[in-house]
Amino acid sequence: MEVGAVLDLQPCSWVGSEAKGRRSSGGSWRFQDPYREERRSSMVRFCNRRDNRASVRSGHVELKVSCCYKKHQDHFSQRSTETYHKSIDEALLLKSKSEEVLPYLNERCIYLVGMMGSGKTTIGKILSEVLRYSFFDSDKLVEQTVGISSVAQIFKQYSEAFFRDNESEVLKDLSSMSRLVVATGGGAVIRPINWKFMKHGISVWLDVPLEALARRIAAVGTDSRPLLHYEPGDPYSKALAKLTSLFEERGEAYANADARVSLGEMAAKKGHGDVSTLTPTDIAFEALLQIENYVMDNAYASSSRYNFTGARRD
Ligand SMILES: Nc1ncnc2c1ncn2[C@@H]1O[C@H](COP(=O)(O)OP(=O)(O)OP(=O)(O)O)[C@@H](O)[C@H]1O
Ligand SMILES: O=C(O)C1=C[C@@H](O)[C@@H](O)[C@H](O)C1
Repeated sequence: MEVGAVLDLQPCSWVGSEAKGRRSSGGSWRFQDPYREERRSSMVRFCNRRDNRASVRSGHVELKVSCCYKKHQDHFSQRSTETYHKSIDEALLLKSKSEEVLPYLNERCIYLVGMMGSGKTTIGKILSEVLRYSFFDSDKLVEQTVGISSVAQIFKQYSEAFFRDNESEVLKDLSSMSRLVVATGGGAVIRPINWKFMKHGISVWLDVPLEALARRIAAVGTDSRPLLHYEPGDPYSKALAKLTSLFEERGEAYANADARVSLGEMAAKKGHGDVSTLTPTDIAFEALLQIENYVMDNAYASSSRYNFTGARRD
């Protein structure tokens, strides 16, 4: 391996349990680690970084990881016992993969992009737990900045443009921070300036078939999703119609992401097309794999810019 690659692949030092941050210029939200207390009280502690690899194999940590899964399992409480046990294995694999990927992140933030309902929050929280990153939802930060507790209400009271301006401000503030997983708003990708901010970290597109998105959204209702709320028809059909037209406008923008997690392809690899059988743990694992591919490709690309003495070729 050439010098550039070696340098790129050096693990960064662990800098403590909270990410670095600063106040937003408006001062209306401040950086905090919303999961700090939860993590402290939770059994899910992957505290001693040096011991992690060994501890994954120990029964002691296995118990901790199973607790980790149980917490996320709440989203999908109908899981059978059989699936639960399978998922303990999945959770261990996830933990192990996160340990492999973490050193190469160099503390960079992870930005999850994707359509409404694609799982940015669900998967983002799992990733933040296993990576010991803090989790932020940019929609929530906009709500805090504006002082209105619902995106739908911000759209109604002000306008979509006003919401988008605030969203860009939030992404700008986040771009100076490290060790965050950020669930971005579904439309954050449409403004090129937002990509400039997200390029400070690693962006991951959760690419979910529109029919699956429409099913999820119809199940929870469209009240909190202003772009879907005023469409006529039954919840599934109106969600699908609007998602289809939004995706036509945005598909290319999502494809700007550094890594893509395609649920359609994941399900196809399992020999069927049913994405509803993919657990959040499966999806989080795939996200880590795709992030790993991205960072490795980058390390390789930058190593090929150096010769064996470490000098740049160009
Ligand atoms: N893998 C999955 N399988 C089934 N349902 C899921 C999955 N991931 C998330 N969901 C469900 O889909 C809905 C949307 O998920 P989530 O809030 O994580 O998406 P989001 O991308 O953050 O959405 P938004 O951008 O609209 O805030 C939730 O009800 C969640 O429980
Ligand atoms: O897809 C979109 O444009 C949006 C998605 C939500 O996350 C919110 O950011 C808002 O409802 C707009």
